[in-house]
Amino acid sequence: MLTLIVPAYNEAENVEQVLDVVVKMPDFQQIVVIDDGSVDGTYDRINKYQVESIRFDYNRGKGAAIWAGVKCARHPYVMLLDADLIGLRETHLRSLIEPVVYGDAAMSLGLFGTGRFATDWAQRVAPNLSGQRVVRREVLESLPMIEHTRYGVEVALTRHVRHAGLKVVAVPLDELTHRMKEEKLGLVPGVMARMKMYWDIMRVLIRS
Ligand SMILES: O=c1ccn([C@@H]2O[C@H](COP(=O)(O)OP(=O)(O)O)[C@@H](O)[C@H]2O)c(=O)[nH]1
Ligand SMILES: O=C(O)[C@@H](COP(=O)(O)O)O[C@H]1O[C@H](CO)[C@@H](O)[C@H](O)[C@H]1O
Repeated sequence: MLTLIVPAYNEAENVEQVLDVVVKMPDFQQIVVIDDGSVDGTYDRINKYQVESIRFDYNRGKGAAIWAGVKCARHPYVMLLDADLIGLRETHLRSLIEPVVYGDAAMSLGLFGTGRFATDWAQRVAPNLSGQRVVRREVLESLPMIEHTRYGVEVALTRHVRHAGLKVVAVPLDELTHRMKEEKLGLVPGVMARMKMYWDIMRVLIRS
């Protein structure tokens, strides 16, 4: 019924915290983890687990990683989850699954709350950026140019769903956060990566 897709780029320090939780859950009939050209040993960490793994030989961007997962998804519902979550619990994931798999929503959108001020605040200001979602697979399959969107993938997906008049349900994810770019990369490279991310998002907004 449900395929989990986890894109991961240089997440060797983080991905196990996420996979430790999801592999125990019977809710996922398929788990696909995409190593998007990492150079830090992420692929070896992924392969410690009983999951399907895909490895890109260079970094193609989050949209392309997700698309690779969608192409091999065998189930009608897909969960998208980032590889750098901190504090992930099964209850978070079940609350994302419920409105789509057992309800009438086309997509659920997970929003950090009571995790950390900076990441709670970022998602309050820009909820459409959230990487934690459950969505009908057919919606992802009909998203134009998904493999070229890089970090614009979430904005493109949210616009696509709303444009089609489909129902979206926001789900609070309490006590959950992620590692911010500045924490992973250091201040200056982190800020530069953030700017590149905003540019990917702008490109999608300009195009649509
Ligand atoms: O080129 C990229 C950039 C990011 N990611 C993955 O997409 C998710 C969200 O990216 P990131 O952590 O950079 O975003 P943030 O958590 O900082 O918002 C993470 O699992 C990344 O490993 C990816 O697969 N390819
Ligand atoms: O919340 C945000 O402002 C950005 C950046 O997060 P950080 O500043 O690195 O905590 O993160 C989100 O946006 C990306 C683009 O849509 C998504 O790919 C990430 O999954 C999401 O966490």
